[in-house]
Amino acid sequence: MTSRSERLVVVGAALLDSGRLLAARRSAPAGLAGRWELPGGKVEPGERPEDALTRELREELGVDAEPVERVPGQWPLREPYVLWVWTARLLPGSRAPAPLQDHDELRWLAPAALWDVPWLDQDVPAVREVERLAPF
Ligand SMILES: Nc1nc2c([nH]c(=O)n2[C@H]2C[C@H](O)[C@@H](COP(=O)(O)OP(=O)(O)OP(=O)(O)O)O2)c(=O)[nH]1
Repeated sequence: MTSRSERLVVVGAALLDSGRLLAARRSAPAGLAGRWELPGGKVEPGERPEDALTRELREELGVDAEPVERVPGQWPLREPYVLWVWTARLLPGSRAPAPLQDHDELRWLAPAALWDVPWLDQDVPAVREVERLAPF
């Protein structure tokens, strides 16, 4: 992969704990606010996507977490970005997630409740793929 294409990747975490998936409600920008997503963000130049995931979870949620496995697939976002998703878990001793940045509400969803929140349209196929892993 070239460094240019790496810059286009947005990593999203399917953070799993006690059989539930963490969903995060965006607080900004206006076009996305109120819809739910997998926490994460843009991979920085030269950064490994897995490292970006760990960094974003620390910045946005205040947690210590690690990626576990890549969820197969990639999903187009607003041009030119593409969403890659990993399952992730909290490390022992991590704080509980808090909506520190970009989000105003967090919710742990059991598999039966995965569709109780209005996901961003572009996240729906990714969440469907995560659903295939259930029970988590
Ligand atoms: N984190 C995340 N972003 C998503 C998802 N779905 C989706 O369309 N996006 C969009 C929202 C943003 O336009 C972009 C990611 O930007 P971000 O604001 O989370 O990234 P970032 O933390 O690196 O922030 P910045 O550099 O733009 O300040 O991708 C998703 O599931 N997770």
